[in-house]
Amino acid sequence: MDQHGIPARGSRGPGALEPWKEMSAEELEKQYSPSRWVVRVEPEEALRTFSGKGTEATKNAQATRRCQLHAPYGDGKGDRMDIYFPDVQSEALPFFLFFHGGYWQSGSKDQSAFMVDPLTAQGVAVAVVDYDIAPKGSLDQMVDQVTRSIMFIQKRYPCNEGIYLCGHSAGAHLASMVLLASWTEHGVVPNLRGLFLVSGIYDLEPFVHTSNNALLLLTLEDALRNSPQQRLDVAPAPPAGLACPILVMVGEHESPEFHRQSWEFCQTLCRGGWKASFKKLPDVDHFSIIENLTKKDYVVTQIIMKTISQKC
Ligand SMILES: N[C@@H](CC(=O)c1ccccc1NC=O)C(=O)O
Repeated sequence: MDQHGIPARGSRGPGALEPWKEMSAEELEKQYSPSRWVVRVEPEEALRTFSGKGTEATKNAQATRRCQLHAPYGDGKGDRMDIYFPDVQSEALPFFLFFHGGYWQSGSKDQSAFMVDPLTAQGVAVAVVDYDIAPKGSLDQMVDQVTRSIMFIQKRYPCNEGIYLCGHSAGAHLASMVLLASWTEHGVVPNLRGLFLVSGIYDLEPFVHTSNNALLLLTLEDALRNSPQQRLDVAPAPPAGLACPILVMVGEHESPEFHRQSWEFCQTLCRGGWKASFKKLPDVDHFSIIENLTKKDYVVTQIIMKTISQKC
C-alpha cells in the first residue's frame, strides 16, 4: 500500500478470486459487454430500446412534473442536473440522485429519467445528474463531479429528509466512489441515507484490458485509484452516522464477471463495516433492470420506496 491508502498492484481482500486473469482476450471482451448477455433481443436492439425508453421517460417527466432543468451544481459547463419535484411544496423532501451508466463514455441525463414518475408520485424529489463523459472528462473528474453534485443538493436543501444515491453500471461505480470521499475536507457532510447500486463495476482492472478503455485510456494506476473494491478493503471504517444501507444489485441475465463484481463488492463493504446487502434480480438483464424503474410496482422501485419511507 502507498501513503495515500491505495493498494499496491494485485492486492485484494481475503479470498478474492481473479478469474478474469485466466480468460482469453475474446472472453474478457464478452464478459464486459453487457448487451451480449441479453436473452430477450439482439444486443443492438437492447441498446436501442434502452436509450429510447430513457428518452421517452425523460420527455414524459419533463412534461408532467414540476422541474428545474440544467441546474448548475458547479462552474463547469458539464456540471448540470435536472431536478424533478413531487406535488408537495416543501424543502424537507427525500432526494434521490441518479447517475447514469454508459462505461463513462456514453449516456446523459436527457435519456435517464426512468424512475422520475413513480418516485415523484410518492413524494420523492429526483435529481438526474450529468457528468463529463470521456473523452471530455477523465474518471477522476467524473468522481469529483458526482461528489460535488451531492454537496450541491445538501447545501441547497439542508432540511432534506435524506439523500439517496442510485447508479447504474458505470454510474454505480461513481456512486460507490462517494464512500471514499472525505466530506469534512469538503466542508459539508451530506445526509446520506441509502445507496442503490445497480449492475455496477467496482474493480476497474479487468476493464482496462478491454476495448471499452480505448476512449477512456485508463492506466492501471488510474484504475486502482478508482476501484472501490480495492480501496475500501484498506479504508477506515465508515464514520458513525454515515453507515447508510447499501443495496448491491445485479440482474439474472448478466455476465459471470458482473455477478462476481457485485457479490465481491458487497462482501468487501460488509467486511469494512458498511450495512450492505446483495440482491440478484430474476428475469432481468443489464438494461431491463433499469427500464423497469419506470414502473411503480417493480420490486426495485418498491425496495427504494420502502427504504426511503423507513428513513433507515
Ligand atoms: N457497449 C456496451 C454498452 C454498455 O456497457 C452500457 C450501455 C448503456 C448503459 C450502461 C452500459 N454499461 C455500463 O456503464 C455493451 O456492450 O453493452
